[in-house]
Amino acid sequence: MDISIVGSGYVGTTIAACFADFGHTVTTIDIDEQVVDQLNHGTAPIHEPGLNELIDAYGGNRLQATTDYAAVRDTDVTFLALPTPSNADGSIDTSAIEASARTLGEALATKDSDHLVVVKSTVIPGTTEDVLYPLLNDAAGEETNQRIDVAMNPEFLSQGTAVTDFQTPDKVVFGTRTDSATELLTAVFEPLLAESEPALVDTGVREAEMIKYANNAFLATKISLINELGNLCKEYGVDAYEVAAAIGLDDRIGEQFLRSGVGWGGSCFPKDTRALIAAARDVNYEPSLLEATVEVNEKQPKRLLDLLKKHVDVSDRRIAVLGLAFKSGTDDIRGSRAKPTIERLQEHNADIVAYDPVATKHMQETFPDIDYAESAAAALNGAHGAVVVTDWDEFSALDEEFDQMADPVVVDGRRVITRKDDIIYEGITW
Ligand SMILES: NC(=O)c1ccc[n+]([C@@H]2O[C@H](COP(=O)([O-])OP(=O)(O)OC[C@H]3O[C@@H](n4cnc5c(N)ncnc54)[C@H](O)[C@@H]3O)[C@@H](O)[C@H]2O)c1
Ligand SMILES: O=c1ccn([C@@H]2O[C@H](COP(=O)(O)OP(=O)(O)O[C@H]3O[C@H](CO)[C@@H](O)[C@H](O)[C@H]3O)[C@@H](O)[C@H]2O)c(=O)[nH]1
Repeated sequence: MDISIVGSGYVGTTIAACFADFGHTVTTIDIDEQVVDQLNHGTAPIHEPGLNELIDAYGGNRLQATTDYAAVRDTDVTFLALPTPSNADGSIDTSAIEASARTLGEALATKDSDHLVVVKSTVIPGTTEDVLYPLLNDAAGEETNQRIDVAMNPEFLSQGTAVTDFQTPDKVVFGTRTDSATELLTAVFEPLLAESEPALVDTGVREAEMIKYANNAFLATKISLINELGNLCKEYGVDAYEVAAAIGLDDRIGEQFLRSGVGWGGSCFPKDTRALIAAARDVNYEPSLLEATVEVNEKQPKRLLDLLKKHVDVSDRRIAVLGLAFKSGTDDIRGSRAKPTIERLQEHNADIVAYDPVATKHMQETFPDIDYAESAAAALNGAHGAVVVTDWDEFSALDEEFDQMADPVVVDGRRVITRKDDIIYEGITW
């Protein structure tokens, strides 16, 4: 099948590579010429395990990239994997996806056969049918010989494991208005459905849009709840991880997403919880639990710092921040808990030295005035305290490096440090 994908970020590039791997012919469209060049030369524009190998195999042959929307005319279906960032009030900014729908509609005006546009981006219920569908068809014009249909196919991959998550999902959701859209999506996903046999949810467009938000809101709330319980555990001298391991044995609770710590970040949970809160207010519903979910999350970096300040006066002291990415396995710093942690340290005049194996370059743009070390060992050398913000595996191997600290105070926000002897070690919830 011939597939086009608009937007070549974390979602667009991953699905492009995996669709090519299924045997489909894929054309990606992006406004960023550098991204287009990279893809055509077989290089992934983002850091994701396993992605470079796929792009290397298919980029420039079965997977072609372009900036020209005209390419969609030679395809059967177009996926929109465009950003839907937050407006100041938390609602989603649909400008990129709307602009793209207009250009796409114009490009499709001269196509002779019907076309399906599938929204992969996370959008509030009603966006696909009430906003994008009319935009596409208006832009295509009344003279057109074909009909543009829309569908919604939310994406549940996580960064750091994007390729394997996409290839082996728990579920695939088709939100459609017509049987022909469902049939076309089934054909696109046929290799994946046959190989990994995920649950297939065949539903309406608005339901599909809401399933995506509900999924993320549930997971973010689960983490905030374990963080709240974890904070309480700490006050009572109880290890939150022992408690989490036990409650996770209850199938109704489940063992995943019970790692308490410095909180959730990323490009999705912060944006999507705020978007759902804004959408609730739009219909005069007060989303108290979602607001509490966000509030608990915002408190965790302060708790991390309070634990550090219990042992060290951070003012004018060298403090190491270990980890800048919002989670391990990615160079993405969007929504990273390292940002509020660094801001708080700055408010207390700490002399900050940060380290991350892959995300330093991005953080330098946000915080150009702090020091960055080449290794965790270099960051710890001479430091009066250290906070751990990202769960990188390499931090578990740190040992003698702590002996080089001026004061060996370590506050772990992710439960990754294994060395406990001869240092002052505090876990945020244990
Ligand atoms: N990142 C994730 O893990 C993830 C997972 C599931 C769903 N989502 C959702 O998927 C959507 C995309 O997220 P992402 O993280 O892949 O975004 P991203 O920011 O990584 O990538 C977006 C890409 O779109 C391009 N672009 C912007 N405007 C364009 C236009 N008008 N025409 C063509 N290209 C354009 C940008 O240059 C960029 O390459 C969002 O709605 C997000 O909420 C993201
Ligand atoms: O037990 C846990 C699990 C995660 N986190 C944190 O939560 C954030 C998000 O982690 P994760 O969900 O693994 O990564 P994302 O790439 O943000 O993926 C989420 O957001 C994506 C975008 O919508 C969805 O597609 C995924 O299903 C959803 O898991 C990170 O800061 C993690 O450190 C915790 O603090 N404790």
